[in-house]
Formats: sequence, structure tokens, C-alpha cells
Amino acid sequence: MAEENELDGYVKIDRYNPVKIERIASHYSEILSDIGEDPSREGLLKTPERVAKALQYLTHGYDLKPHEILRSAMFKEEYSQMVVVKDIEVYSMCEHHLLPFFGKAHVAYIPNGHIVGLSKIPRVVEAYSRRLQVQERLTNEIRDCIQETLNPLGVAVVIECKHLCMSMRGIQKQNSVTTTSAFTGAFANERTRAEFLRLITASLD
Ligand SMILES: Nc1nc2c(ncn2[C@@H]2O[C@H](COP(=O)(O)OP(=O)(O)OP(=O)(O)O)[C@@H](O)[C@H]2O)c(=O)[nH]1
Ligand SMILES: [Zn+2]
Repeated sequence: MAEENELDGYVKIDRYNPVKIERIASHYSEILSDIGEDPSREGLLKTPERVAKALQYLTHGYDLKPHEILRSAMFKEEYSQMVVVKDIEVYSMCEHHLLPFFGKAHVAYIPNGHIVGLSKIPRVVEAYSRRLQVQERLTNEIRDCIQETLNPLGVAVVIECKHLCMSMRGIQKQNSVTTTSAFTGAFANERTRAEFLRLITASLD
């Protein structure tokens, strides 16, 4: 079982649950046979176990507690301008095909007496993206977690992703990007939302 630190909701993801690994691996051994492969050939001998570990890693967000992650680093501060963390890499798996979708998340909030340790925002993105997801729910869950924990004046989340289920199979559109967004509070205001959108499209150079 992944080992949990009760204090901050983090989980050591280098520890695998051996019982689950064995079970998942045995399912994958059958899947290999079902697709016409020979699971006993040399190159595939360790594949079921590798896939089981990869899958456990790719879904380790279920073991994380994003609200606690945020609560572990909240600081009283009178800063009341927009805080934006942009270009956060996202790697998730679509719940319909178990294929990856990946891209970037941009997150902003307007503090209301408290700020949060900056690294905790990408950690929240990780906690929700390392699960089976649809992009819309991922977007809303990140927004809700920040709103519920930090109680800021507003939260904004924009996610842009490519879905492999739309490029390497199915409709096979290689370049389509899906954008989702979710806002609360002050971001209902058109000017505030426009400032956020300007900041996430601005470049540092
Ligand atoms: N809204 C939403 N849809 C998604 C996401 N990821 C995958 N999908 C879609 O989920 C849908 C599942 O539709 P189905 O018709 O049941 O599955 P399918 O026959 O494999 O569909 P195709 O992909 O069109 O071949 C597809 O349209 C996918 O593009 C996501 O994050 N959000
Ligand atoms: Zn899909």
C-alpha cells in the first residue's frame, strides 16, 4: 500500500502495493494472450508487472488528498492581486479509453487574506490529473479544491490538452486541442477574466 503521511496528504509514490501489482499483472498477462501475443516470450516476460506498476503510478492521484496538500502551506498575507501559475504540465488518462491526454493547466486565484505555497498548485493539478478523468471534471475539481480550501475572492482554471483517443484512434485528428475553463467569484467579472487570459498568453521574453 502506498505509504501516507497523515500530516500533509502526500503519498510516497515509489512504494507499490505488491498485492495489487500481482493482480493487475495477471490481468495484463491474459490481455497479452487475447491480443494474440505470447506472454511467455522473452521480451514480454516482465511486461505485465511493468504495466501494472506504470498503471499504479498513472493513477496515484487517488491516494493523494489535494485539500490537505493546500492546507499544509497556507499563509496569512495581505496580497490582493491575482496570482497566476501557468503552463503546468498535465498528464492524465481519459476514463473512456484509458488513453493519455496531456497538455497544460493555467491556474489563478485572488487572495482573500491567505496565500498558498506556490508549488501546492501544481501538486493539486497532479492529484486530480493522476486519475481516470475527463478534462471537464479535472478542470472543475481543481477550481473547487482551491475555492473550498483557500476561500479566495476568485479562482480561474484553464486546461488545454491533446487526447490520444482522438489522435491515434477514433476520429484521428492529430492537431486538435481541447480547452476547458472554470471560474469562481471575481472571475465572473469580464475585466478580471480578460486580465487572467492576457497573463496566461503573455510570454516572459
Ligand atoms: N467530454 C469529454 N469527452 C472525452 C474526453 N476524453 C475522451 N472523450 C470522448 O468520450 C467519447 C466516448 O464516446 P463513445 O462513442 O462512447 O466512444 P467511441 O465509440 O470510442 O468514440 P470515438 O472516439 O468517437 O470513436 C468520445 O467522443 C471521446 O472523444 C474528455 O476529457 N471529455
Ligand atoms: Zn478517450
